[in-house]
Amino acid sequence: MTDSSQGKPNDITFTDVTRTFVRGDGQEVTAVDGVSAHIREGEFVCLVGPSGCGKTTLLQMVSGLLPTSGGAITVGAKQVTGPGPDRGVVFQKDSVFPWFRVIDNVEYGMKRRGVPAAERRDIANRYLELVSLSHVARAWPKELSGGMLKRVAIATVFANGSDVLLLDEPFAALDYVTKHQLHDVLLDLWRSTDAPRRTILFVTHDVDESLLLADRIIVIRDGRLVDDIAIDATRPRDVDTLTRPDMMTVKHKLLAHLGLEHGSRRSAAS
Ligand SMILES: Nc1ncnc2c1ncn2[C@@H]1O[C@H](COP(=O)(O)OP(=O)(O)OP(=O)(O)O)[C@@H](O)[C@H]1O
Repeated sequence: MTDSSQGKPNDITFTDVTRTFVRGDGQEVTAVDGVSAHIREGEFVCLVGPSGCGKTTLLQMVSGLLPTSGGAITVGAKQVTGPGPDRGVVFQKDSVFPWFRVIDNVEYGMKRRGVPAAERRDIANRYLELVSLSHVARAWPKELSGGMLKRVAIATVFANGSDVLLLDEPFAALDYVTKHQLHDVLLDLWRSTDAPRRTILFVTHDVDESLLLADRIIVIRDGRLVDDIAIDATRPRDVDTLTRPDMMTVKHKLLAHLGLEHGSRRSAAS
């Protein structure tokens, strides 16, 4: 993607974006409803909201895998009309090809783009080292743990050189410790690798995860953008950061958006 005076290579603009589906029973559902937002170059933005609020639909439209029903999404100066190498995606499941060795997975996107063999091998080795997986470069994915597979997926998406990284609950299935280790891996790569910094859109249900990772948290409810919260806490953040009064305030706000505000369960039960 080329630079232009209208947009930086890796900022994202949503302009009145809408997506409707027609369900099997013929009923129309509005999954995303008039979302407008600007994600700046290099920002780490978490999309948070209750199940079914439209987070994945929004991410898929940025990836170009799903067209919008209305409005527009631009990445840099270019309107999204389909998938492209400027956007890399990691899903919760199956981000690694089981029939390729680890190193061949990391190289795959570069190979498709015609990066010469020696260069792509160097890049793949560099990213495998950064995620502490050099020792399993020649292994098959089935020989790796779930956390290691996520490291491969992260190394792959960074090695591909995409300006924008779209991560859809990538760590949701992992245990607490592995999840926290992968936060560090992801943040280290995001902060330390090539300039300009990648722009990250990260979907999560996990309020603490969003507070630990994000520069900014966008809250979606019923397909609409209902809150947009800047997280100013300095990095690196850890569990103690989450106990700061300003972070607790944001946490309660997010929990309220998720329908878990004080007393809600008691009143729902009565
Ligand atoms: N292909 C589809 N056909 C019909 N309805 C769909 C389709 N994809 C999504 N939906 C509906 O759109 C709405 C938003 O779904 P989406 O998967 O984007 O939500 P989400 O916030 O990512 O949910 P979760 O957090 O549970 O993954 C839901 O009501 C869902 O049923």
